[in-house]
Amino acid sequence: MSSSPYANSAPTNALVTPLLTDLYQITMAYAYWKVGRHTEEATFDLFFRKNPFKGEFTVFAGLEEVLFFVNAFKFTKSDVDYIRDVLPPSTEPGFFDWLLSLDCSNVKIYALKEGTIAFPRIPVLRIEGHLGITQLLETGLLNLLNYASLVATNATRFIKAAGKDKILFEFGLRRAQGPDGGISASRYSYMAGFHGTSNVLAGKLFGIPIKGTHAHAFVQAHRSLDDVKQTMLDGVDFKALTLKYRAKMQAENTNDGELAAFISYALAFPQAFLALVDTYETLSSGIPNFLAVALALHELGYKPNGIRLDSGDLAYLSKEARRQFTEAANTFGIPEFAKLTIVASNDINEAVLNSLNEQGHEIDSFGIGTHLVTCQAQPALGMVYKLVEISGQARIKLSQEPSKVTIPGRKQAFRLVGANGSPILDLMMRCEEPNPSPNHRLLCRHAFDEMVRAYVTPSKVIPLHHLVWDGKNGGIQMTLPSMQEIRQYVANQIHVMRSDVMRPLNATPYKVSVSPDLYEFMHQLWAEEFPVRELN
Ligand SMILES: Nc1ncnc2c1ncn2[C@@H]1O[C@H](COP(=O)(O)OP(=O)(O)OP(=O)(O)O)[C@@H](O)[C@H]1O
Ligand SMILES: O=P(O)(O)OC[C@H]1O[C@H](OP(=O)(O)OP(=O)(O)O)[C@H](O)[C@@H]1O
Ligand SMILES: O=C(O)c1cccnc1
Ligand SMILES: [Mg+2]
Repeated sequence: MSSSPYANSAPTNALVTPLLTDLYQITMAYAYWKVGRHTEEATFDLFFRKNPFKGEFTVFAGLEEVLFFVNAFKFTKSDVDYIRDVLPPSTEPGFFDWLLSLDCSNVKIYALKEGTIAFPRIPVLRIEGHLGITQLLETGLLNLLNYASLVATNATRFIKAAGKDKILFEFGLRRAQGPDGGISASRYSYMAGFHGTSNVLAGKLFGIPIKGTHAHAFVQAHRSLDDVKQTMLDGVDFKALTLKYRAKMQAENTNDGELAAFISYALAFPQAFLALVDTYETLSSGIPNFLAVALALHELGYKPNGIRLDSGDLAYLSKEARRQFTEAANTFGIPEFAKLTIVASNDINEAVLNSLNEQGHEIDSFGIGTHLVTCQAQPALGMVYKLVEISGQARIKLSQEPSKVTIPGRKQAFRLVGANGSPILDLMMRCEEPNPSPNHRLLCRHAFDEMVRAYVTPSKVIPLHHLVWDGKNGGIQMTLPSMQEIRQYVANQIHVMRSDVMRPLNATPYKVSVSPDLYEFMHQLWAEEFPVRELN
């Protein structure tokens, strides 16, 4: 394994260790070990049954962290000492020696590429290896993938709702579910297409552009114009210049403390001046104060950036702001002032974005926190981990509800693409079956509904599962894509997916099918395992 460039790669979050698991994984592992079954070959599928947010797609995210988790998977002596303490005294000592020796060298993982638009029941991961270790991986894998995929999906929905050419920043760290929730939200929303984050650590760790404005506290901290202690910019008295423009605009009644704050901020960042204008009164104070400073900056050759609105009717205020900008552009003969940036924030969710679009607005950019990072619309994605084969024998999990029946055996999946370049459906097949090839007609069946089936002649066949981890053969089996590559991959797929599948409300379900061979195989096993009742 030492030849891999990822030989020493470990999860970003140091809490992600073999002990970050549920107790039952360890008790099951002991029970397997005790009867010598821990080295039997097992296959697990990791998948979800339902797309989140009442939508019909999911963005698969978190794979890189999964690979680092698997790569670094090793119980420490102190982990094992702890497990020894909490398991019953009758636990045989050999189990602890086995735990100490355990790693993922006997494991293989097949996965969707990170960023793949994924659909229910298609395994996002297929995990193969000894039963003991593959069982022990369950909780960690689910933990790393569930939230990552949920928040990435959420982010794509916000981007869609904001509309074309809007710039979206993730501002949620302060409201996130702890440090990992915050970091993951920044990372995976950028992966899904956000343009940046306010989260500085996420910027450092993942190369995400970091962005920010300033807070209300900064405005409140300035009580009067006297709070600007140093007023010179490029040898000019900047405060006096700003006051000259305020007078020219006949806006002398604006809040002086607010103006002082804007002057201070402009002195600190003359090249990137953006002001939060809603602390006192947006239209009669915040925006005129901003414009006075912006005009002074312009006179000195700087290009002011714009404003942020953080309360009130964002549609109305943005239009009024644009009107004042345009008026200033005309009055002072500076056409580019009409295009000053308007950022909006304040509890923005998909519904607010849709409503703003309906009303018409002049917002260029959104700062989105709480609803994005907490996934308030749906706080969890129900990915599951199910055993599908043991010692070469396929296993099935039955349920009263057909959609919860697992699809047994080792399977691979393909995306069948139509002549127009848009995916038609995903097809699951048994691994033993030959891969489908382009321009050959295939029968594709619904997994549970006998009458639902269709012939498909794909123009292109995209294999969805790739060997990403082979513990016996160097570990990580790929050059991990960069964040930019994954972002581009997400964008490309969104572009080619049918729009009725991607629409936010009442979308058309994308078809996930099984081959006739897999259908027969599954239903035969179902019949074998399901007892025939005696009715008297
Ligand atoms: N034009 C609009 N259409 C639809 N929703 C809007 C519009 N403008 C703002 N919103 C949303 O309405 C909500 C307003 O929140 P809230 O009632 O807390 O008002 P506020 O402006 O923050 O008030 P306050 O100034 O008292 O803090 C936010 O979720 C905001 O995103
Ligand atoms: O509303 P969200 O979508 O969660 O976006 C983040 C919010 O966090 C900030 O508010 P906060 O009141 O914490 O600080 P502020 O003084 O900078 O407004 C910011 O002004 C946004 O309103
Ligand atoms: O930079 C901002 O404006 C910002 C950052 C985090 C949260 N709210 C606002
Ligand atoms: Mg706020």
